Amino acid sequence: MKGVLSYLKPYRKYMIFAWVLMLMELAVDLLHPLFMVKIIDEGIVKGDLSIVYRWGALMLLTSIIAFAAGITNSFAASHVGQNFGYDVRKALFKKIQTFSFADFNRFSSSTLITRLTNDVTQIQMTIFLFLRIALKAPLLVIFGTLMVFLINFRLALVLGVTIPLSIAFLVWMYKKSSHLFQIVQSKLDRVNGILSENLAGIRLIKAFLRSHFEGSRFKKASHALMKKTIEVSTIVELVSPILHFVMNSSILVILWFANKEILSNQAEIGEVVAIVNYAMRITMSLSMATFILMFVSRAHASTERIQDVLETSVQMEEDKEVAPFQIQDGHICFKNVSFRYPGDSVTVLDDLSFTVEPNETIAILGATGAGKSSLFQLIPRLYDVSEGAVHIDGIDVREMKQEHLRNQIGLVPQDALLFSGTIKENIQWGKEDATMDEIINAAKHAQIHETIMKFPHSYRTVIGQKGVNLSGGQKQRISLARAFIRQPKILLLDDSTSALDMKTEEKLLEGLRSYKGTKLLITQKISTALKADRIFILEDGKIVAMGTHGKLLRISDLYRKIVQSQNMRKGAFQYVKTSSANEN
Ligand SMILES: Nc1ncnc2c1ncn2[C@@H]1O[C@H](COP(=O)(O)OP(=O)(O)OP(=O)(O)O)[C@@H](O)[C@H]1O
Repeated sequence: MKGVLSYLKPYRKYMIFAWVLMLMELAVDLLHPLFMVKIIDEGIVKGDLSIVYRWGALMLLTSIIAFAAGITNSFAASHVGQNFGYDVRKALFKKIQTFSFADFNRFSSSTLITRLTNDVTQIQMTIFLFLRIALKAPLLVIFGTLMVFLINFRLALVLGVTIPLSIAFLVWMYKKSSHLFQIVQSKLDRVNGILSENLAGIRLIKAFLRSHFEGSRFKKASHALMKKTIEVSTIVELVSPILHFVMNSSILVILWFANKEILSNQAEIGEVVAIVNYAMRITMSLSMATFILMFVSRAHASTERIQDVLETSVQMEEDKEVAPFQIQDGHICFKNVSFRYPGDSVTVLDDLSFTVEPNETIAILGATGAGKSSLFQLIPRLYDVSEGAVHIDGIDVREMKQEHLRNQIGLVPQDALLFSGTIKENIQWGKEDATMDEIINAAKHAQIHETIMKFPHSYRTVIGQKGVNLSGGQKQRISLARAFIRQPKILLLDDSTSALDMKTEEKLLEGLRSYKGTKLLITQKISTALKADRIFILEDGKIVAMGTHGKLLRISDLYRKIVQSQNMRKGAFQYVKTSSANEN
């Protein structure tokens, strides 16, 4: 078995069991018309009631057996389907965890959610159908036709023409709908994408009064999904009535010929009843096959989509044999580093070379889009450099195990993302086995302990999804505490104090000075940068100046301009404050 279907391997025994039960049902279906021939031709026509009772009782007994086999088959099929779905979802989730940032650029979160839920369910349902009825339908068509030929070769010729015609029609439907189902699933991705964006940004949408705009975006995507679904359903739904028409017409033709054969004593009534009965069962099976093929073609599309995720070769390979690496000093060195996002031709970082000494604090200043966050992402190797190398304690980060590297770096991203759960759990997220003392200590370093203690449930306060019930500054400080709790040798703060008031920020930065580790902080504020040992100025992906505040004032026009503009703003702010105080 290949790809996604290999996840069925552990359930082979159950599948064989289900198929055996299904074959029992099939045998009963095929035997019943023969029993009817006996009852009619040898019992009713000849007036022998004992034959009617005997074969009638056998029919009843086999029906009970088929009923029991059907129910047991359902349980087995459901067991296989559910377990298969569970295993595939687990494998998908595990695979997604290994994705690099570049892989996430390829698959949006909405498509991953659809693949993990809807696509897996499609295959799961098809597996159930396959074990329950899918094989029974074609087998009934084949063996039913064979039986008809054995009973009366001449009458069977009619079915010999119509059945291949119907099968050809089904194959056409399968080919046509298979491609359309791929499109339907991608339209579903789009609907899910808009929906998740809307749910995540509902407050912003309301604040900007964009509900109407978002509503029409959703309506458009939903409409496209409905249109494609109707298109594919039309093809599928057309098949069943056409099949019934063809097969019922062939039954009429059989009855017309049978009438002549009975009159000329070339056929018995029971034989004709049995042939009509087989023809009806074959019609039912063909129409069931339409339904099954619809599921199969949809599952085929889903299988490809899941396979796509499972077979994604993770962009960032690492040597599995690497020995554990312990950051001793926290010395960082960028050697002629250039960086482009995977699949993008724009150079975001251009030939950067610098070193950061152990325990040093570096502030990175630069306009928006200058490449500050991109620079940060290269240190814990969230992306690989395009050229050059990043070394920590003299070792290229590409030679370290990602797990070891990332475990020892505390990255506080620009967006303070929190998870639903308590404050304690959110801080502990940085270090699973952290004690309560460690949690409190980290919160104190992040200047959030006192605020937490004012909450009615202190550390047990439940945070809503993405921290909706907290202020921006509170969220930032909890996410800082989450990084501090690891006591990392390298701390990367990406504009993580922007939402704090001056006093709290000052206290936090003061606390950072005594922190044992190398600290890099991205900031837009000179007041924050002044707390660092050195300042790097990044412009269009290049470091245009670096040094202490005093040195930069001497050598960098850009730095002087930034300082001047921020002092002017401060001056204007002070003017407003003074004048309003005077007015009072
Ligand atoms: N995932 C990505 N794929 C492609 N390009 C990206 C990606 N993330 C950022 N960029 C581009 O890289 C450049 C640098 O972005 P980066 O986020 O590093 O800037 P920044 O200096 O941190 O900006 P800001 O201060 O606004 O956060 C920008 O031109 C941006 O468009």
